[in-house]
Amino acid sequence: MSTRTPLMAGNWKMNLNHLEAIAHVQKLAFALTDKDYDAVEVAVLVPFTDLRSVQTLVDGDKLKIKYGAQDLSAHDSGAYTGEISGAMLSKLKCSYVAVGHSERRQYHAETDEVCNAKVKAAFQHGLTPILCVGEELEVREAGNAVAHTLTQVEGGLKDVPAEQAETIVIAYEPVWAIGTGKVCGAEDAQEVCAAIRGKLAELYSQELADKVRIQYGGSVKGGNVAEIMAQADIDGALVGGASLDADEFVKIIRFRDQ
Ligand SMILES: O=C(CO)COP(=O)(O)O
Repeated sequence: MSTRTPLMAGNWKMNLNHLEAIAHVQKLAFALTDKDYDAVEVAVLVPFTDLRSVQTLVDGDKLKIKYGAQDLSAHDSGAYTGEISGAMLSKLKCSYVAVGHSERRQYHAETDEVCNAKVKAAFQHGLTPILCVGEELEVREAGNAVAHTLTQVEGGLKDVPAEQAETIVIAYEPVWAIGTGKVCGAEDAQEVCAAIRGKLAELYSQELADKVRIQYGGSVKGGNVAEIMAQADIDGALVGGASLDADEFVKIIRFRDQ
């Protein structure tokens, strides 16, 4: 039996302003019980402009919901207009930060080298990176989904020491399944997630690989989460669209009841 606590994280993407963020987190907090938090870790990855509001709410009401950002700068400070540093996120008591989401790779040309620098910056500031990896449709159709994804894992973790790597979260998000309603078959997702764990064992050790949480992301909903979570190497979900609906996200968190 795996001792990994499932992590259900909502990636809000560029949705919900700071007022809407408060209402949404309050709704989640109202629905979730200690039983939920005992079974699953719950996190929301929110726009930068929402972080202070979410922090105030979580601190003030002692909520057990974790929160974090969707990106960070690879740099610590300086002349990087528009960027947000890991130090700034950690000052806001963020727990998590997504790194290398496919939308960052696609629209902001983030390479594995950039993702690697961001993973290191996150660790340096005490944040847990959620390293996002996954193939485009052409790559899957060419039969290269596993090889492509493992290259991203290896690139993202280059020169990251074991004591940091053992706390990373990896999110396998096949690009063609994101926001499309096309969920990756649970067995196909398991195949890639098992290969990711195998790569971690090769890069570090089996013991380390067994500790790392690997999420699946891509059109996860209340109706398909149970099948995904039944896979041996899938330890949670990174949820986009469905996390914007508090009732649906609660269903995902309660995947055992679905
Ligand atoms: O990109 C995702 C989460 O990071 C997945 O998005 P959807 O759940 O909307 O497909």
